[in-house]
Amino acid sequence: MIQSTQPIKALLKVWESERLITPLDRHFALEMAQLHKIKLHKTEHADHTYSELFLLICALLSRQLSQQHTCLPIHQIMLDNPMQEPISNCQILCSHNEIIEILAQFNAISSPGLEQASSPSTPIILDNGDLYLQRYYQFETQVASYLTLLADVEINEQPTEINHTRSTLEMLFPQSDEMGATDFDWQKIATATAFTKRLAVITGGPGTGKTTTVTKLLFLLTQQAAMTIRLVAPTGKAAARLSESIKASKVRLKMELAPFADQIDLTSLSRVPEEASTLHRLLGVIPNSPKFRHHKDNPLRLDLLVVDEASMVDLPMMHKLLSALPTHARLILLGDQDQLASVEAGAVLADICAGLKQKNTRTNASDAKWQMRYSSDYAGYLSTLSGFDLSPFISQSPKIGDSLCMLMHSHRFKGDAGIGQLAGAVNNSDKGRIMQVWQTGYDELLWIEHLKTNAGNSGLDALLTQAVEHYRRYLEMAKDDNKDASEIIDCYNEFRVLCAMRAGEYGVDGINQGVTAALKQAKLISADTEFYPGRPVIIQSNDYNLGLFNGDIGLILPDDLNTVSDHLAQDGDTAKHSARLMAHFIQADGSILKVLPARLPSHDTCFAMTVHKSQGSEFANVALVLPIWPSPAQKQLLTKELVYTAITRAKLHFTCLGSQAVFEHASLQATQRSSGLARRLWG
Ligand SMILES: Nc1ncnc2c1ncn2[C@@H]1O[C@H](COP(=O)(O)OP(=O)(O)OP(=O)(O)O)[C@@H](O)[C@H]1O
Repeated sequence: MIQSTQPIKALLKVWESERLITPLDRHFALEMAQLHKIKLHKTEHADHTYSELFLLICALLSRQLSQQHTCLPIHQIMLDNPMQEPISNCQILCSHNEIIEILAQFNAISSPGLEQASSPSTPIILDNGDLYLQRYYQFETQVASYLTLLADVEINEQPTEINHTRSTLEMLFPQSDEMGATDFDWQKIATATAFTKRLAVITGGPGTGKTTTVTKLLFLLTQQAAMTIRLVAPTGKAAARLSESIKASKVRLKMELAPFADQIDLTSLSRVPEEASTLHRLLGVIPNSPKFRHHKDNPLRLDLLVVDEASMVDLPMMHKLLSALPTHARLILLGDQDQLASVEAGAVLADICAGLKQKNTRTNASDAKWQMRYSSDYAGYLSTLSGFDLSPFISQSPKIGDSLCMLMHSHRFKGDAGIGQLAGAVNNSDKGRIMQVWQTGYDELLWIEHLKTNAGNSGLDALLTQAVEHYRRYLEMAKDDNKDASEIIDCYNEFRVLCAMRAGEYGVDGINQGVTAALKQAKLISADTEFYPGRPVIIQSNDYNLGLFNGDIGLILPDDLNTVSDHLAQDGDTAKHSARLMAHFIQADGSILKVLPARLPSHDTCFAMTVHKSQGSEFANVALVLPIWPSPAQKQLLTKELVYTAITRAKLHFTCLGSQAVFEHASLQATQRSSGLARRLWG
């Protein structure tokens, strides 16, 4: 059944030392094998082989979760070898069907729907050829059923109200001169969708008008009835950006609607909320507990919830959120399905959108197109409301299709702008187009090649010079006691170095050291002390008492001693010594949170940060650093979603330090997250 150079127990140790699995994966497997006796089967010899298989399966399942997959598809371990690495020294020799049969016999594994002695409370579940840990199986199946239930509910109006909604939509979305007779205004259709469904998922790349659309929708809804609306995002930074965008969008809407002031009640615009909070704050963090105050038995008190940057929400968090939603509430998910998936397990937004992906039948490649899929009844209703004939998009698909809307036209990146062109080419994994875009010589794009010689890397030197020039202005402002902290932070946020990797010379650690040394040499910082004016810090763990969360970024800046609050200054000598300097963090509501540096939870310098941590943020100028010679493990992490996310963080200018081979490799490799959610939603 298994061909292996040594017993699996010993092999797991080898894999751990080779970093193919983590110590946790190996311990989990050993623990499981000890806790769950393998069901005796036929002969002594078979028993031994079965325990070997069980050990192996448990280690691989745990490894899947540490790599952010939700499950372990059995067919994946039936290939050449379970690790798909040339050094793994182990092969499963039986067929796919045989192994499914064998797994079904283990006491610790059960299949839903199969009647057997072991209840579905077994620690491992085998479903449709995929193995799950019980907890993740529950998360996935419950998220699927919550979403399906929400998508099923249509909020139908009386015929008289339909006419009113239709005419308000026409005022909100007047036909633009640029639109041809056969064009669709997907923002208008998305608004009509979210107006008539309990669940709406509005996706699109940067600047496609997600916030504009949701602001118009909230205006439409607040005209009808008073409702409690909450806006949230997964991180503080993303929540602050959502607040800003909604505010700006309301100002634009007020101007756009001014000509209709006699037909429409503009005062309800003030009822559209502007303040956004984090998901954690909404759900109510309980210090030192993984549980939240709000859950199924203590639901949130709201009528409508808008979740921005939904691609960052992982499966367990989505489960917590959906469980806490009151039964009558509407849910709107906003996000970019092409961005990096969540840091933890799952790719919920991508799975929700998966059914709209049309494979390119000519190339069968990943340059997939998206196509809306409506049920016949709903397409008719939506056509009446929006005024667009949606019959070309009718399809025999599950109800979830009715809740989805994709915005594909970016109003931020004009069609011929370099950043938009590069982002599109990378997103489509279009190798030829990527080369063409780089060779066009757009003003907004700069390529720096790694040129490593014995004397150093001149490419890296060029990047560090760019970093010094960009950071110069805010660092000079930081030395001025009279400058406003928000102004300095805004200036710091105009540029950021993003790294694909954490460790190594070209990872966050190495680049932060390089930038710090270069800034010191340019006499912009005096990094002799740990905390110096202008040092940017990124928080690495949550501190609920201080209100600081993993990923929050602040600046160490001089502070007026009088403003240091007593409870912060009582920490003895260390605190007093550094009281002139405080870490300043902009909060979601625009206020500044000040914390004594000595009180900061674990943190790092943040001249450079990972692309992952940059999700939900935007900078005028971005420089991406790719590794020069990535290891096989690093190569797996270099994906088109990572490069696309980095490019789309830039508003004005994008630089890449890399080599053509590595950029191409990353742009052609799509993230694969094993999950059964798309199948459960779309069948
Ligand atoms: N239909 C439209 N016509 C013209 N400009 C538009 C339209 N929709 C949005 N815009 C403009 O495009 C810009 C981006 O819009 P918006 O912030 O709504 O996009 P977004 O998808 O939320 O962006 P992001 O994902 O970056 O947050 C804004 O300046 C907005 O005024």
